[in-house]
Amino acid sequence: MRLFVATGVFAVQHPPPASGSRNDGDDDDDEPTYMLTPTSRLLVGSQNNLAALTALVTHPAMVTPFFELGKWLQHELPDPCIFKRAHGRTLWEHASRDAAFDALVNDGMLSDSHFIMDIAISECARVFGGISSLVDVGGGLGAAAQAISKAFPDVECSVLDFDHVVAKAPSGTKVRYVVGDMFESVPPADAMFFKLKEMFRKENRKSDGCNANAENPIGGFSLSQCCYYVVLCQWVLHDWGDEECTMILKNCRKSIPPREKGGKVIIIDIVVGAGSSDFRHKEIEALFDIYMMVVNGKERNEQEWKKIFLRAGFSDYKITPVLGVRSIIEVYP
Ligand SMILES: C[S@@+](CC[C@H](N)C(=O)[O-])C[C@H]1O[C@@H](n2cnc3c(N)ncnc32)[C@H](O)[C@@H]1O
Repeated sequence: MRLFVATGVFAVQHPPPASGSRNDGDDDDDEPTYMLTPTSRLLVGSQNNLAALTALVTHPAMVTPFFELGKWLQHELPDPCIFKRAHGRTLWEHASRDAAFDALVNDGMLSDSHFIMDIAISECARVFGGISSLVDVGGGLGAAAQAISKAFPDVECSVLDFDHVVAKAPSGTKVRYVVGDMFESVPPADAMFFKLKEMFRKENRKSDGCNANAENPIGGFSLSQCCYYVVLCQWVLHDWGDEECTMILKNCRKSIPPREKGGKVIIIDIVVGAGSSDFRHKEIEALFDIYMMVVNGKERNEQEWKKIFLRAGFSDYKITPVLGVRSIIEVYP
């Protein structure tokens, strides 16, 4: 357990370690540089610290289910969710009924998202460039949406989550919070697009209204580039089994236009086997898989992801393994 917490929580480090640090020496120079652990990441007050995430993963409610793991592995038990066996309800049911635990979950996720989104945006800006509107599904308190909104002020960002989470969302930001259930529907990410198109029709009548020019850029992108309707699923799908992921992704697909009109789903999650072949990387993937198994989810390799993308009606995907053990997956209708 101690090993898991140590490796699982501190799986990503940014900026890359200075030369002479513990990661030097045996790694391929070309491998991604995000690896284990500066303890400063635990210190409250240090920028983007992971103290809140550490408090979550070491909380007794999260640790207790692991005591069932041995039994669970030896016998086929009726309920596959070990967290539910230990607490009588799933992680999300538990969070909805216990305000203190809910705060722990939301703050933990917030700290992780602040941390990872800075890296995602700086390492992979092209994934977010040109987007006109985005819905962050299961977005929690909205750290990912806020980071995107700050880096790309023209993107209209919304967060979809349960009412008890949205009730605690920060006010006074540009991000819109929507109460809903991702198993029922995902709101379409298109409001901003129509607003922009209308604006261009008025301001740029000389052209066909579909191309920005030097005087009329939108966030540095032409309107034809700026028509991406995007759904983001950050650190969400690995909480769920294949059937549930397929349902969520089907709802995401319904809320976006076809690929040629800029529709895509951006998933930030682990792709087992993508990225570094360093043994520490493999170890973290395996440990996360066990952790997710305890709360009823799993980590997936490329083939397992592909299977659920195809089942949910998507036709293509692109994996960019830039976030330590996590990858950015763009999935196209
Ligand atoms: C692991 S957290 C990830 C939060 C956020 N994406 C992040 O990375 O910080 C999963 C989120 O999904 C939300 N969630 C779980 N089931 C949901 C559902 N059926 N509909 C909407 N949100 C849900 C939870 O409330 C929680 O905020």
